[in-house]
Amino acid sequence: MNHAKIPATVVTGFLGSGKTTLLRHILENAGGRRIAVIVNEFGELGIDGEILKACGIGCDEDGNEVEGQLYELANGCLCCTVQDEFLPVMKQLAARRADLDHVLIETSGLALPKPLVQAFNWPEIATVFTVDAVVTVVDGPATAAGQFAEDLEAVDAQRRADPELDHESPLHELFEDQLSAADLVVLNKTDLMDDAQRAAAEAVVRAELPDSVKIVPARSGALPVDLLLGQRRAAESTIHLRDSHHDHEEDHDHDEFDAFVIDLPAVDRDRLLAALAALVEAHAIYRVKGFAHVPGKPMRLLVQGVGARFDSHYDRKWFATETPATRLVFIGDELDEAVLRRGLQAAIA
Ligand SMILES: Nc1nc2c(ncn2[C@@H]2O[C@H](COP(=O)(O)OP(=O)(O)OP(=O)(O)O)[C@@H](O)[C@H]2O)c(=O)[nH]1
Repeated sequence: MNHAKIPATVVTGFLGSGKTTLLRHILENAGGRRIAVIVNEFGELGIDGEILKACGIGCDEDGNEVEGQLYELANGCLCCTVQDEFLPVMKQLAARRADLDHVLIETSGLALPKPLVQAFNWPEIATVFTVDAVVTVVDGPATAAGQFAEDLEAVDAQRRADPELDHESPLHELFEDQLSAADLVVLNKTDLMDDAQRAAAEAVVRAELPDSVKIVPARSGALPVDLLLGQRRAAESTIHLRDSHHDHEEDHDHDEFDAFVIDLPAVDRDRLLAALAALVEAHAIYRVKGFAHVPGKPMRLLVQGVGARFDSHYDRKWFATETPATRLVFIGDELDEAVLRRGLQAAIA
């Protein structure tokens, strides 16, 4: 019997940086490894799980669930629900250890990786699993454009006046926390950067990291799987040495961000994309993702928005058991659901 610990890789990074895309790349190139996947999302819709299922992960081609492959922890932030959500799944996986070679965990884009990695020191988990590495995926173009810059102007006056409070913007704090926990950083979306932008993004990231942590550029997370899954860092044993803005808090403050789902009837694709572009222009929307029902199309339209950039394509047929519908998750800062809903009316077919 093999008693070696099973490696787990924690994939973290801000909303839309490319975590699910990287997971997909790993799973499609797993080379026979038996990998269990845990995905966690902020917001009540399991879109990442849906995307992976459309690639045959966690379900068969008719949409029936394949047990034990994909665990979705939606509706929360894994770092704040470690005990209630994460531990039970890890116990289930521990019971199946003979069938597993690796565990792949995608945190939500708003999660702090440190509490999750620390949970690997709990006795029930520590004897079975080890954290091979924390892989932090960074959106290269957004970083080069200064989206995660420390921006004191953006911090309100009360925050600045109160010496007890951190004086950094919530986005910058998250960026720092996700990087300080990293064993490996993937500088993603190289196809959207020229050399100068890439150098600028790399310099911003490097400033947050010790020299020992490598930054590897990638397009769609397409890096050798042996590199991504073979770091052997046992990160749980050194995580206490890595700085975090939230070490002394019970929770980090999700009130800084709003997330909700908007349901719509069938929509016109072009009008939907135009309406979304207008909303992103006018509001602090960081992420939009979901599926749309376009009349006359047998397939669902996958809609992905990161900042002002939108991708959409038909990813699979609606199953006979599903009623085609349009459901979109919005995540951002100070969003008013009613206003966004009104802005989407023009998209209704
Ligand atoms: N051009 C380009 N697009 C990318 C790349 N990697 C990912 N994307 C796109 O970026 C969008 C977000 O990618 P995801 O993999 O869903 O990002 P994520 O980090 O899992 O997002 P959240 O789970 O919402 O935090 C999708 O439209 C991807 O197709 C890349 O290297 N280049």
